[in-house]
Amino acid sequence: MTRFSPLLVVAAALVDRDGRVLLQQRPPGKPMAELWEFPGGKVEPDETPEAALVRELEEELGIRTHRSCLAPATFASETLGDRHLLLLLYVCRKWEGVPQARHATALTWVRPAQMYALPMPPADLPLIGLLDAML
Ligand SMILES: Nc1nc2c([nH]c(=O)n2[C@H]2C[C@H](O)[C@@H](COP(=O)(O)OP(=O)(O)OP(=O)(O)O)O2)c(=O)[nH]1
Repeated sequence: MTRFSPLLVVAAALVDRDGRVLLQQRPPGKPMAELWEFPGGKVEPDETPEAALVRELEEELGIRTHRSCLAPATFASETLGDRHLLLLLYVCRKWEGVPQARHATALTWVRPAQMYALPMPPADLPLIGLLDAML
């Protein structure tokens, strides 16, 4: 029997005071290059999801937050090539620092309804309506 070994990814909807959410553009050369995604990344084998997200937000954007500021919001489940992606999405409204595109090509702040007009990974599409209803 084949063991189910999903790709566990954590991501954040960083929400500003106006209810806008930060998206970043994946750089050239990476899978799904140029699509707009929530900042985050893979959970390492020895990490909790929340520790992974705090680490990714520091690495990718140079911002600092704490796991107590990460509210579990929803998830995505999508086959990606030969892996199955489980993406845990957290809402974060409190962090220190100004987000900078350290890994991404660009950053943008958008309202959830504006996300429909942006190319995003297929796993993210079902998350847009949920964020729209939630924020
Ligand atoms: N961060 C993020 N990843 C997403 C989203 N939607 C989606 O399908 N993914 C996928 C793309 C990748 O297959 C995977 C995240 O892996 P990644 O390669 O970006 O993560 P990483 O930062 O750990 O990168 P690396 O060390 O492998 O370079 O999840 C999203 O909204 N945010």
